[in-house]
This record gives sequence, structure tokens and C-alpha cells, in this order.
Amino acid sequence: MEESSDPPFVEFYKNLFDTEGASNKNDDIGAFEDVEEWEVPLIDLSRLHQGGWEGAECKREIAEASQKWGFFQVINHGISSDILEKMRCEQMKVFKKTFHEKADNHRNLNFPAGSYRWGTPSATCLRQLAWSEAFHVPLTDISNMGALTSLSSGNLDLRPVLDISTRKPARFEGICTKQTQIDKVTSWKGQWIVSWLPGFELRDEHAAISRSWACHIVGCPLFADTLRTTTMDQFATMVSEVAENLAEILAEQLGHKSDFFKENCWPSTCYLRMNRYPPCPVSSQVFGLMPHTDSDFLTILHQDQIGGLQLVKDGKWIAVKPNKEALIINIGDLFQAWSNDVYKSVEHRVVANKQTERFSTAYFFCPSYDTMIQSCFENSIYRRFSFREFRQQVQDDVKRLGHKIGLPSYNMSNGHKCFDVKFHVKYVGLIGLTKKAWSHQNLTFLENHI
Ligand SMILES: O=C(O)CCC(=O)C(=O)O
Ligand SMILES: [Fe+2]
Repeated sequence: MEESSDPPFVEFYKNLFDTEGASNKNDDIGAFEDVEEWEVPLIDLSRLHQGGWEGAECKREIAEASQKWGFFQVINHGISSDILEKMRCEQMKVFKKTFHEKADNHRNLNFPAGSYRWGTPSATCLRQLAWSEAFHVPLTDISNMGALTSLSSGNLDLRPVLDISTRKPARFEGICTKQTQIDKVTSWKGQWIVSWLPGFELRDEHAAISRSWACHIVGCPLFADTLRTTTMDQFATMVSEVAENLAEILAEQLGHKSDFFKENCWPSTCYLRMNRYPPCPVSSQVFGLMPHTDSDFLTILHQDQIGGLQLVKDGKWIAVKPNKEALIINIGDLFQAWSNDVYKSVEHRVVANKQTERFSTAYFFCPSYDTMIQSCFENSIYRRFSFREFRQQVQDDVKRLGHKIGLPSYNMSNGHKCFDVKFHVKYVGLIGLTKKAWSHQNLTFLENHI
């Protein structure tokens, strides 16, 4: 018999199934009834290139959706459907490996150790069990791997690939060649820095993009059987450009034109998470992914047509209608803190599907660990913290309590409120209301800024 690629959820979490199956209590997670399907605001990013009123209106809509929804969709984002399809194809191939190959990080998979995750090790009841598997990949490792491979092959060349409409380099492509324009390549703070030969015209935009060059110079023929790093890196690099642009727009709409994101969020400080939600025979009892907020500045999600993503809007769960052309953007905790609660990091979850598997890819736009997060306004709601501290706190809370607390731990305005939220957060749904109450005080404030 062929070995299955699905994780052994029922066998491994047998205790949870036995206990709840035997008890009489109503264990339905209620993720299907009364959840209406909505279209999340859809924004056409090609309007940004038009400048003038159209461009300004587009930016305003991005900020408005981030404030009112914490979620929006974008079309004409600059990532070709070809890349998106290739990425999905490679992702499906990887998940088709047997469960043991994935869990043992089979050498052909070529992912950093610990990237593969499935289920919820800390679950104490079925509603805490995620019926999904994922490769959660820090992009540092991937780019460095790529760079090393290419470097060891000798000569390489970087070519700027121009964006047809702006005539600026949209990205660099690396190839191995005898003719190289690179003088030397050094490593600094986990990044590969390119020094160009004299005569190569290096402009500002080259310098900014060349920081991520390692992401392009991959193409590792040794690992032909793996998720091709070229596809993944091409995807990650393009998505990172969209993420940086959106972050800058969001900052600008708060009246903060700054290089904060360019300086602190590099492609190599970000994460790519490939999710697979296998068909689930007990879809009324478990989630595909439990309610959570993302711990980053913003997330860019590419999902297939199956659907299952839900989010909290005005205190109610709603289902997101899939749109083939669109990428979904959601604000993460760091942007909520940075914007002093103007932009909302909204709870979302994925419901499991009885018959059909579902795929999604999330790009988490994160700063380096030492980056300090602090409100860009005076009278900040949250105390200053480093991204390292925040991540550590999230991990500790999950270990200790079985769930993340996140931003409420950093709220300075009201000590006892933090305690309330720690308590409420256990109960799905209540956190949405609590957050709404908090953010209310900032609404007038925002209106003045946008
Ligand atoms: O798969 C999805 O639709 C959502 C994934 C997600 O929220 C995450 O990976 O953080
Ligand atoms: Fe998420």
C-alpha cells in the first residue's frame, strides 16, 4: 500500500477524539452557521502608476480598508499569474511527498530544519487542533543557500530587469556567466552585499534592490527534485516588493514618509509559509487554522479557489469569497502597534473542508529581530518593544497558555484591561469585541490623518 501524504491527525490526536467523542457535550465549532460570504475591499494597484488623483485615491482606499477591515484584496499587483501558478505547482509537489518524508525533512526537500509543521502540539481539545500542515520558511536560509550555491559555481552576473512602464529596474536576475560585473560579494548581518565593478552605473534603486540579489541568483540544479528555489525566490522577491510598497503607502497615509520599512524589513527578514489543508472528515469539530492575528507588519496571501478563510468584521465572523486574480493583504500586530491602533490586526481563521484539499501561501512582512517597534504618534498605546521580544513572548504564551496574547501584553494605558483580555482571548469571538472597543478612541484621530 502506498504511504499517505496526509499527516496522521486522527491517530496522533486520538485522545482528543476519544474524550470528546465519548462526552455528550456539543463540540461543534460553529464555523459554518451564520457566517455570510463577503467580498473584502478590492483595490486595483495599477492606479498607483497613474499618479495624480487616481493614485491618491488608491492610496486612500488602501489606508481606509486597513483601518476599517484590516484586510483587503489587490489586483494588478505586478506578480504574473505565471509565477503564481508555478509557485502553486511546486507547492503541491512538495506536499505530495509522504508524511514521513516531510516530517523527517527528507534531504531532497532542502528546507531548513523545523520548517515542517502540522496539527497543534499544544492542543488540549479538538477546537484547538489545526487540521493543516505547513512549511514555514525563514527566507534568510533560502537566500543564503542560493547565494552560496551560485557563488561556488564561479562566475555570476546580475542584470537589472526593467519594468516596462516605469523604466526602473523591477528586479535583478542572476545568471552564471564568464562575464561578470560584480567585483566582490560579502556577507553582512546575514545579508549578501554586492560590490559592482567600476563602470557599472549604480543608482539608488540598484542599491536598494541589490540587497535582495541573493534571492534571484539561485537556480540550484543539484536539487532538481525539490521545490525549485528559483520559483520560490522569484515569488518571494516579487511579493516582497508589493509588501514594501504597501507598507510605505500605509505609513505615508499616516503622515509618515520614512525609510523605516526599507531599512528594517528586508526580503531576508521575512517568512514564507506554504499551507495545505487536507480534506477533513470532522470539519464541524476542528478548524483548518485556529483564530489568530499575524505577528508581522503585514501579510500577503495567495489562496486557491476552494475558500475557507474567515475574518472578524464588526464583531462577526464573515467568509472571504475567493478571487482568482487577487492577493489578500492583512494588517499584522506590528502595524497595529506602529500606527497606534489606526490600522487593525484582525482575527482570522480557516475552516476545514470535508471533501477538498486547499492550498495557500502567506508571505509575512517582518523586520529584523532587533528592530524596535514604537508608535509613530505621541501618546502611544503600546510600550516600545523589539520584534525579538514580541516573537519570544508569543512563543512563551503559546507554550504556557496554549494560545497567543500578542499586543494586549504591551498595552500601557490600562493594566487591568490587559488582564481582562488575557481572560477573554480564550473565548473565540470576544476578543474581536474587546479590540473594537479599544480602537474606538482612535477613530476620530484617524479621520484627521487620512
Ligand atoms: O490559509 C489561509 O487562508 C490563511 C493562512 C493564515 O492565516 C496564516 O498562515 O497565518
Ligand atoms: Fe494568518
